[in-house]
Amino acid sequence: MSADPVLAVTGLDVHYRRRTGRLHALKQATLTVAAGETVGVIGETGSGKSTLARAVLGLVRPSAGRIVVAGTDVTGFSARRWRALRRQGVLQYVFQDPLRSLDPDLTVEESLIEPLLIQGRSRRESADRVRAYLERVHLDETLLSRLPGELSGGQRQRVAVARALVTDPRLIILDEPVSALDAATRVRALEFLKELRAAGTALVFISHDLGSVAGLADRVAVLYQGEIVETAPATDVIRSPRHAYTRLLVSSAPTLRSAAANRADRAARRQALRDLLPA
Ligand SMILES: Nc1ncnc2c1ncn2[C@@H]1O[C@H](COP(=O)(O)OP(=O)(O)OP(=O)(O)O)[C@@H](O)[C@H]1O
Repeated sequence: MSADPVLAVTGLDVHYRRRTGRLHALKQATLTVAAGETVGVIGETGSGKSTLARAVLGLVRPSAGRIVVAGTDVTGFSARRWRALRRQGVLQYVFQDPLRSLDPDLTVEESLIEPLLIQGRSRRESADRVRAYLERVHLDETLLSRLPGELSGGQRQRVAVARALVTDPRLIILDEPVSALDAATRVRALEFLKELRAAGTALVFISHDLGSVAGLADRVAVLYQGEIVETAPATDVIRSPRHAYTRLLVSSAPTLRSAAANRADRAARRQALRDLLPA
């Protein structure tokens, strides 16, 4: 594993132009992700989570700050250079329900080969690599000709894992991979994340729900009104949240704490709410 971070975001500002004026959606955001590390970015709706992800993926242009991906300063990249970087497969993006990210009209083989062809590999090399990956995720080659609709939930999950990993990305960004899902799908999505994590790829996942990231993340970054107000190991954020907003998040996710702490939680929640409200 390299000692260099796979992602270093420093002092990032993003503004959106709106009819009603400019919106300062991300304010001096700083976040570092080490190789193989799993970082959860949490915050309520509109706090700037997707904006941070979009900036890291080159989909919105920051007005200030610096973004370094796997040692390359991408801050001033043109659209063409971003496309070339995405083609290298260093960065992968999984949007919402990871198990539905497979195109229903593509066979398993086509789904897995596509990112490799985009990387510029030959058909032959891509096909060989897909077979090697199938072994890694314990999927049988006979599944290659099937459509996603012809797979079990568990098989779909493993195909989605293989598709995310097949280009050997250094960093995968996942937008709300678990929180929007029903209970059964959520269990599978969590397994999906665990498998990605076990493969040693750095993960950044975005969630509005601290409960769904706490058990998976090495560190948690808390976004509040466009600012990262706290970044700490997940256990520290839960046991001793420093920012009033984080205290509110922790106390609104009672499953994170013991039942005995519930009453104290309610009191902490009331206090955290008071701290956040203008005097
Ligand atoms: N393209 C855009 N143009 C103008 N404003 C935008 C645009 N995209 C997002 N915003 C605004 O920027 C702020 C941050 O939005 P963002 O999508 O990053 O939040 P989020 O934390 O991901 O929210 P959610 O959990 O609801 O997806 C919000 O106030 C949103 O309305």
